[in-house]
Amino acid sequence: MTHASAPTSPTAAASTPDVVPVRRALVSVYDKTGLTELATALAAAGVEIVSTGSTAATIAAAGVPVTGVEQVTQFPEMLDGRVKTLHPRVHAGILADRRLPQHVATLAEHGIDAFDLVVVNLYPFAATVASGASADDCIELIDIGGPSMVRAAAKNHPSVAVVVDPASYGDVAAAVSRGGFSLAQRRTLAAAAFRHTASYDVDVASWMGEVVAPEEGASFPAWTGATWERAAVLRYGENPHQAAALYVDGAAAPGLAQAEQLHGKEMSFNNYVDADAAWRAAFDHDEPAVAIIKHANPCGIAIGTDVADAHAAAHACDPVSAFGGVIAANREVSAAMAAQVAEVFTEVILAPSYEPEALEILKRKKNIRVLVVAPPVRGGVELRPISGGVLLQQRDAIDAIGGGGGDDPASWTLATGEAADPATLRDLAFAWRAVRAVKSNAILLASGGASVGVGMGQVNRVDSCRLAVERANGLDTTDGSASAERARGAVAASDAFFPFADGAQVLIDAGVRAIVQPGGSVRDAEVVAAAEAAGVTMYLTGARHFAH
Ligand SMILES: NC(=O)c1ncn([C@@H]2O[C@H](COP(=O)(O)O)[C@@H](O)[C@H]2O)c1NC=O
Repeated sequence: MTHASAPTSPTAAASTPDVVPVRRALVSVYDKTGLTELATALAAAGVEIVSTGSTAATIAAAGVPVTGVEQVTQFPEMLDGRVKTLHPRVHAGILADRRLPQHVATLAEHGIDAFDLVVVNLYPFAATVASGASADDCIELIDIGGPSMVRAAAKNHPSVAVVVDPASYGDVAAAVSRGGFSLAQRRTLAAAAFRHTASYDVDVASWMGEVVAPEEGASFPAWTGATWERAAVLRYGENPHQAAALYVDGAAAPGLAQAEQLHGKEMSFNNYVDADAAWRAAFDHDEPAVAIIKHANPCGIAIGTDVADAHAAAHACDPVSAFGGVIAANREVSAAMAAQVAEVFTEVILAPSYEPEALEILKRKKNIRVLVVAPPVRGGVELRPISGGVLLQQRDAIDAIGGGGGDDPASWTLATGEAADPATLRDLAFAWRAVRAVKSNAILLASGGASVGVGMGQVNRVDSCRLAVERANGLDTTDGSASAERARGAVAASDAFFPFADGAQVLIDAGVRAIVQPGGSVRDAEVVAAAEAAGVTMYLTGARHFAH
């Protein structure tokens, strides 16, 4: 197959000038921030400014000479501003490759003056959508002329400089006063310009697919896009031989990637992964809650009357593993909690805020990273890359997703045993929420609003049960030696049903007094019978909480 009309480059022999002097600029901006200062600087350097409607009016009002674009095109702005700059006198002036004599001759033949600088920022489409404006109003804010000029100037960066960000106006003034932009600067500006129009088009395409033309019956769009900007180059990735960087999604609600770091060394790749798990775990609870995470799993998680109380209980679950952990609190960190945290080597602490005294205490520890993070958005969609693609799913938050069963014990079914008293039911409800922060197969034993044993990430459920019991019983929380027997009298939560009675039996034999699990196994009757035989209360939630 041939592509007969694909243009070939006529520039093979042309050399690209390094500095291109700026004699004529096209300025068309929605956001007028810094415009007057920019225009003043351009005019002072003898640059002719051509400009559109209200941009020209703003420049003129500042007493700076400006030529209206309609004088250039000899056409009035028309169709409510849909056509202002879309004209050969504008676009040939931007696109002529000044390295080529034939392009220069063509401009001369048609009496068109070239532009050396294009300054454009676009209609605020995403902000208009976010404001809840009508579809017609959103459509009107899809900028057409702006991206056309930006792309044209970016393509023609050997001859033209393009600026899309008011934050760069200072650099423009400096470059113009030095005689023009260097080729390296023009290339950098062009790359930024294409990023700008690309992310603008992702916003438009997403909205078109999801709002204007959604596919009937489809719960996920036919196409999805996002753009990420590099926020930090990390020291290394999961291991020292892997390079890594942090990117932020400018369109997403602020989260961990936008955290404010108040203290400590730079975050590592693994710090981010663990902090994300900690954040999700802590904010799955309505009461003051603290999660201590190691390798993306909680080694302690608790609720309490306040965060100090919750932290003490979470730490007591597994003080050995808590060493070097990542701690998240779902409330402001108090001085009392900070004092406790300062006693233990901790990689990262994250919270919505810190009491000033708490911050002082934490800042005395050289190695701890202290982050302020906005509370997570409940619900929404999460992405998981796989080779060659990406999986999308609704985030696991049964209360946010809705639909029967789940977090509220009132919706559970008592499968066997006596109905739990209020304190036991509170523990079961806590354990049920906490277990979904544990990687599958997950078993979490709890007592008094705190985990006392966690079995995580095993490839069969019976091993997770054994691990949870071992963790609960194998540690004395005061000296770390003798058996603490904490499984006896605790409650247990299982993130998914017991496929056989064996796992439940391990918990029952260890003395748990109540178990909450989804139910739904073909062998539910055997599992319930094992609990019944031991007089253990068992609730079925009807919902599963795998976390892989
Ligand atoms: N239609 C056009 O020819 C056109 N040319 C430039 N614009 C945009 O109009 C805005 C500036 O207009 P004004 O100077 O009137 O405020 C800029 O955001 C620019 O991207 C246009 N507007 C929309 O497409």
